[in-house]
Amino acid sequence: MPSLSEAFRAHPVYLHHKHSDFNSLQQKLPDSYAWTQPDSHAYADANSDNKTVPVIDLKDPNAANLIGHACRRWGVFQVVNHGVPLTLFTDIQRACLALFSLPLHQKLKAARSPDGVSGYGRAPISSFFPKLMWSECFTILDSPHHLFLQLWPQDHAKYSEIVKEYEAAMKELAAKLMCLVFASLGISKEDVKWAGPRGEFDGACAALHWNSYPSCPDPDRAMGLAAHTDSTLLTILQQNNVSGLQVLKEGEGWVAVPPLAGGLVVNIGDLLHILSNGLYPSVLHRVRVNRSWQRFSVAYLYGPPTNVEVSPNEKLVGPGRPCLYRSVSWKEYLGIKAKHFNKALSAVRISSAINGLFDVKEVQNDFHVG
Ligand SMILES: O=C(O)CCC(=O)C(=O)O
Ligand SMILES: [Fe+2]
Repeated sequence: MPSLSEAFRAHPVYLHHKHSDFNSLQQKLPDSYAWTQPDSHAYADANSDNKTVPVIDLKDPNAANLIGHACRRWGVFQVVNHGVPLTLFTDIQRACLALFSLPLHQKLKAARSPDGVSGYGRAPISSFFPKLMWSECFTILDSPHHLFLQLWPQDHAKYSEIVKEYEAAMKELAAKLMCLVFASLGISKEDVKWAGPRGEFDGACAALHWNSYPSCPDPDRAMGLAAHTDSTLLTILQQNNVSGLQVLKEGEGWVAVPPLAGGLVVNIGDLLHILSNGLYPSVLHRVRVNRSWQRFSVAYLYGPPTNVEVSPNEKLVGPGRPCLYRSVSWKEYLGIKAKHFNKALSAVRISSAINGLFDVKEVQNDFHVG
């Protein structure tokens, strides 16, 4: 089976933008970062329950049903009582702060090459947009050892250990979430071969994005991370106490996902949307920035073994519900995503009778280039 980094490398998205030192851009937003924004999707008024991203207690005996409800209506939810030790959150946030606080020339020692997949650089989705995003991203696939050695010649082992522990905890949590998601769909572990006999999902692949969104002199015209869906089964996100993440809720507009102490954000990705035969939306999300605070987030991007074919589960296909997608492996889908970006799901769709899928074309136009 190709590793996830081999799968990514097979479909490089070339990033030729120069790196920026955000410390030197604190006076005025350069034109290359200015997005004009007739915000066609209104902001939802946050004072109502149906406009608040659900928070689910994983110890609740009813968790699978609650997750099913949240996935159907939102494609995103937050979890508490998830069993991940909170010291890991502190450790990974400290590591983010340490990395992004390094001088630019030091960070560039671990730069992602234009056709590469691991290391420091701009958000990997940058190549799809003509304007620059107000963020930095450090991508980890495989072991970060050689990158950390460049960044922290003395302390690299300490940071590698944090990543190892964080990834192990996320892998375990992701398997637990997958079992709950399957239960919510009426699918059993036996229906999905790679789940393994105890639902341990051992062959899963994953990547980490460490994201930094520096404070910004003109936040209304800047974009931290443009609207996108993840190509994953699901993504587990840990954010510091600075808000900025927003999700698009059908019929409501952009809704903030506020930081929740000790909580984790879980969003459905394109592959789970396919597996659920369109029942669970792959949620569009973006990140806005602010004038005063730096935001950090760590996204665990989780998917199947790269060569396993993902297709709508047969229990979710029937007379009233045609099969909406052809089967696709994560490796192949990464290639489709690299080519079609937010239209990748349409590229594997075999039926147009779909409910609950946002019109991504409309969203891409949300921020016109000024
Ligand atoms: O920073 C965030 O909240 C979102 C990050 C994200 O969407 C990603 O890394 O794919
Ligand atoms: Fe994302």
